[in-house]
Amino acid sequence: MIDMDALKRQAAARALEEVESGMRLGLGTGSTAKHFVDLLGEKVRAGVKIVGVPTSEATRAQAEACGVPLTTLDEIDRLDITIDGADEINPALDLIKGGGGALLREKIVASASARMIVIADDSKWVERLGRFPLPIEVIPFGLAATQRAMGEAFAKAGVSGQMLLRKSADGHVFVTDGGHWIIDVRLGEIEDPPRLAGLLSAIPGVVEHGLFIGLGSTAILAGAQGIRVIQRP
Ligand SMILES: O=C[C@H](O)[C@H](O)[C@H](O)COP(=O)(O)O
Repeated sequence: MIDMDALKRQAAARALEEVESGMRLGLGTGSTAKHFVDLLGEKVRAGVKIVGVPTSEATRAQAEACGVPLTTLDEIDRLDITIDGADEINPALDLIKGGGGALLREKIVASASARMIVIADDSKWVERLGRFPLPIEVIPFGLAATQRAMGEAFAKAGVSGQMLLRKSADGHVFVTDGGHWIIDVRLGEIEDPPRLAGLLSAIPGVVEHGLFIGLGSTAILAGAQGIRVIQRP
């Protein structure tokens, strides 16, 4: 049986080869990014000088525990590389992200980076985005109006799906690091991800959505046959 966690760590280890002393790094969130932060901690302890900006409170806590020096986007303006996982990756290196609820900070940090390296096991590679439910971060105020507008956006983009308010394991509404809620929508195949991204971004109650368009520069995919490094076309 394939050890998915071992594959995630292999992808993280390959991404670590891109890190050089002096770099400013965006640190992603999730089970794959967690391996990267762990390995980065080892590199820091070996003397490599880097500074990181975490994309969630969970990553901040982990990075601090690993001894990775941290800063914020208020203190520095640009990052060299963000290394982060993804829920789906297509051949254009457009992504669905936010399965762990960190999409907003992840997108802010990736957008401030010269490069984004996406690390994943190769089950995340898809011809078309949309099998994974698209996370959409919303303001609790006026939720029904926001959902109506989201439904109109889906219709214009030629997709549809049930909108589910994300709950935590304890049954309470899941609240993001920014204090917002998440609506997950399984859309099937998204024919035109950039168009849907634009339509969702135009809705006032939508804080951010999990479509990452044009941000991924490189994907490092680990599978049973080895590692594939794919550059954005
Ligand atoms: O909000 C979470 C992030 O977008 C994660 O990077 C994404 O969900 C992938 O997570 P994992 O590496 O655990 O599959």
